[in-house]
Amino acid sequence: MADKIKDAKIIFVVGGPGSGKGTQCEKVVEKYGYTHLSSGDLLRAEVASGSERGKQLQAIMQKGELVPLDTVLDMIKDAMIAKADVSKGYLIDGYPREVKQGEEFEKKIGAPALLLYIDAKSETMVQRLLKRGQTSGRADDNEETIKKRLDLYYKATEPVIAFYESRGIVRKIDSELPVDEVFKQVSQAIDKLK
Ligand SMILES: Nc1ncnc2c1ncn2[C@H]1C[C@H](O)[C@@H](COP(=O)(O)OP(=O)(O)O)O1
Ligand SMILES: [Mg+2]
Repeated sequence: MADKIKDAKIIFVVGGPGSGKGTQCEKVVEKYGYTHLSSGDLLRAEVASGSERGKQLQAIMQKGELVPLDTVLDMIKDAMIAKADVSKGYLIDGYPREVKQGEEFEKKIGAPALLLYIDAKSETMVQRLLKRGQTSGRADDNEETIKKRLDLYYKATEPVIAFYESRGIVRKIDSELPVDEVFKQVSQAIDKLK
């Protein structure tokens, strides 16, 4: 089953909350025909379904904490298999959130060809999230939860970048710039893959 996706290009998109991961992934989908899988969006869809599992997830996410590893990974894998026939590659957005998640992903799915490190200052991320919160309807886009998400990002996710840096697949993207300038850097990194 997972054979179907084993030859596809996998890109991890890593950055703090509000750094611009979703914004850049949308543009990559348009230009390169990749499939965008946001672990947060997959989880929020489960919450919206009203299932028992969704209710448990909602409680965790509202507190700004990480959802159990196996739950997220199974959802990503199912979504990847569903797109295996049409996808040129995969953008895995918001995962891995911690080193262990990356290791599990590689065991169960495959190795990433590239890690896009979407880098913005903490003040920039807070400002963007507060603004997004005015319209996003996301329960975690409020000042208190944003602080927790940022703390968790620096503690758990930054080590992920160091882990993949040692393999030489990290490309750091300056996401303080306007969206199109950020996308130029992203495009350059993807073009080098071919
Ligand atoms: N380069 C940029 N300049 C200004 N605003 C940006 C930006 N990239 C994204 N944004 C805005 C769009 C959103 O309202 C908010 C968060 O972006 P996002 O793509 O949803 O982030 P993430 O998916 O990393 O949480 O910031
Ligand atoms: Mg996002």
